[in-house]
Amino acid sequence: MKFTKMHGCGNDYVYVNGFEETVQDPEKAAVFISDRHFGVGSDGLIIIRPSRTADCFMDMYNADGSRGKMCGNGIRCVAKYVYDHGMVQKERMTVETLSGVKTLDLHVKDGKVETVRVDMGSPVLEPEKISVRPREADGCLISEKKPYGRVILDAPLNVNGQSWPVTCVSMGNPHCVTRVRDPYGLDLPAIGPHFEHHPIFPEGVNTEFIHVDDRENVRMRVWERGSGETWACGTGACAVGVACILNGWTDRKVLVHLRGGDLLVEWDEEKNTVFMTGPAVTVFEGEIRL
Ligand SMILES: N[C@H](CCC[C@H](N)C(=O)O)C(=O)O
Repeated sequence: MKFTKMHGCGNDYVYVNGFEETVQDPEKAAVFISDRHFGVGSDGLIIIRPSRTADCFMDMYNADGSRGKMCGNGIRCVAKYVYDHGMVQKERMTVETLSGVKTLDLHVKDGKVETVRVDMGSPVLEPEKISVRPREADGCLISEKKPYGRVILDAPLNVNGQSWPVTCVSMGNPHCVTRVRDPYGLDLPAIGPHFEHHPIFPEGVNTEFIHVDDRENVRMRVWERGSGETWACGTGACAVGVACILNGWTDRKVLVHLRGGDLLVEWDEEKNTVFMTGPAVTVFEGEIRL
């Protein structure tokens, strides 16, 4: 099977051209390929498939083989892949995902895509719509915030015997944003799984540990469901932007600094849509026997 290794801010996936290749068992292939010791090494597998409603379809799998609905860093690389390979020759294109069709604007230099601006759609905040089941015992309270409705906003959540202030946002996949003193001082492999498998998130959750530097800059680390700590998470950066704006910590345009690079997040008030801009990079191409 031919593949291309690509990354967006160090969030790396193995990309397969599903217009040409057949992947028999994508879940199993994702586990093998993602292994950094016995496989190619990546945060997961993304198969680019034909779509009936958009220019192509992004079929995304985490490193543990679970299927993801949306991937902010992945979708920029998908756009770069189909543009650079001459499969879709448009600087504005659409990509179908399991959480809807997204529109992307490509910034091209010398015939190759360098950065992409993605319309990530509207954030969803109501707990019942994003599979968050808070119980009184967890101490996590739902509040009303005009004009946003019911939200979990900087509410204390008990995780592994400690109280963490959390804001819950879905960007097509579920996120839990928590503001901490020093994200880089945390033992993420120890604490991350307790968020991921917390009973208030029956479908698991991606968790962002953030520090607000000023009204335009936020630092974050992320623990992704199904993949562990990754160097960046595009949907996560968008969730962080939304959480910071909702809590009044930043302005509506935020530069999110992740381990592997920066993403610009803008929450357009009029259209209620989140725009994410960032790089897409090809690392190498190869062939592997499954
Ligand atoms: N890294 C991705 C998100 C993967 C999400 C996945 N871990 C899940 O929701 O199961 C991003 O750039 O948005």
